[in-house]
Amino acid sequence: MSVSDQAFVTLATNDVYCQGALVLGQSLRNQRLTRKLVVLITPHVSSLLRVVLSRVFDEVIEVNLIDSADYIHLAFLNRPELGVTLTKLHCWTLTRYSKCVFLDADTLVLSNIDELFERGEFSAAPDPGWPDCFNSGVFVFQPSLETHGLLLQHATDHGSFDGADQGLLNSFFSSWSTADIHKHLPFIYNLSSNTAYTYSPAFKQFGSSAKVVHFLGSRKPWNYKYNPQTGSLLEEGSELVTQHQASFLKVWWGIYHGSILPLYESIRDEQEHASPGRTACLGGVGAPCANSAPSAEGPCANSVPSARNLCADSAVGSSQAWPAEDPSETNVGVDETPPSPEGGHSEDMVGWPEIERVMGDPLSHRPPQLADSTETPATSVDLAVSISEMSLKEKVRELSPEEERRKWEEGHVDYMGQDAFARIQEKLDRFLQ
Ligand SMILES: O=c1ccn([C@@H]2O[C@H](COP(=O)(O)OP(=O)(O)O[C@H]3O[C@H](CO)[C@@H](O)[C@H](O)[C@H]3O)[C@@H](O)[C@H]2O)c(=O)[nH]1
Ligand SMILES: [Mn+2]
Repeated sequence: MSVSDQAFVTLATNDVYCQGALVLGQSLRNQRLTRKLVVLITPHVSSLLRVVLSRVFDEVIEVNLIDSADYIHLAFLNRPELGVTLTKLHCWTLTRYSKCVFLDADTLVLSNIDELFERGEFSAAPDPGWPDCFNSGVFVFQPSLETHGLLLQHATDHGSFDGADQGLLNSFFSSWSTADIHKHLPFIYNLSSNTAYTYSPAFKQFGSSAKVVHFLGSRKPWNYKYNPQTGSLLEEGSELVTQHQASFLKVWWGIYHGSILPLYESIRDEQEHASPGRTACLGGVGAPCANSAPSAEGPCANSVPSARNLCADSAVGSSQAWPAEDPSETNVGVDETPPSPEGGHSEDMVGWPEIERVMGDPLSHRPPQLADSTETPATSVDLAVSISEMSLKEKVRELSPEEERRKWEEGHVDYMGQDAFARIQEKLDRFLQ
């Protein structure tokens, strides 16, 4: 067993969860990383985020939501919410690794956790809500196509009692709670940030040994606002944020501000140097690799220097796809930003150009507007930065009727949203009236 064939793995199906994956990856790097870092993404992730991810992760691997076989597609047609779940199961296909630790993108590593590789499949920590079940945010597994197939088969045959991966994995690895205590990871490997305080004496006793914090639940770190000057959260002291939560959230934002934001900046700088005439298009950062075969060295030679290591990073494996995008088609562009109004002020939420003016910062770019690739419906992320407030906002881009129609025709159906049966019925009713 060698260390190089082991990896930490996470998943991000959109640009928003990518922000979590980036902080997680960086938090692992900050703790004497000895294993490979792998992130699974889906086609919805924008080309800019792919580049940023490739600076933190050793491998950025694209997997599809539902592409394995039709029987799965059919079985899941009525249960589209399981799409993301299926994607997590794809981690079992990473057979170039002999053992891996999966971590949700909303987890944060506080100290070295290499000892987890001494555990076998399937090891996980108890779920705080129902401790006879494990929480599927952190687990040790052994990649295997056979297990992957069995998991998908199990999903098809039995579905999942919670409609997602945790229910499915608990019913598949059903002996977890009784068979082998070594497979019970201590709670410090998956400490849920929002439930820690419900047993506060225990938190007081053991909380400081927490190794992995999990921001489980609907409110994620990127939904809070952070003051980069004071290192505090803007909601601190409110009922919603306990002291424990606040301390973990600050670590998350500290990494985001200190390490992830500078990555965006340096990618822009590199792009600007590489092709001064074309800096406007952030979406083009990943483009030079788009037309190259994943393993081919040649085409990368033509690419901008910043993209070269991107190609190198993504040179392993055939599952990695860089969607060919015409940079001119992306809707992310510096030029599109209206110039920041003269005379607005420092304490307000302001965009990137504003920081430059206020702080004399050499940055010459707008805040990253992390749009989805042209392929997708969906979410993009707006990062707003001022000297006293940073926040990430999720945006759903409305499609034009033509775009919607094109997506239908191409078979991209948004079963959950726009094309949900209820919405279609509404349209029919309106039409028939
Ligand atoms: O739109 C999404 C949603 C989820 N994820 C990934 O899937 C993980 C699980 O989703 P999350 O929002 O973190 O779920 P939790 O709030 O943690 O909820 C619980 O329930 C989930 C569904 O069973 C399990 O996956 C979690 O591990 C478990 O902690 C995320 O961390 C990401 O890695 C995406 O990439 N995109
Ligand atoms: Mn989670």
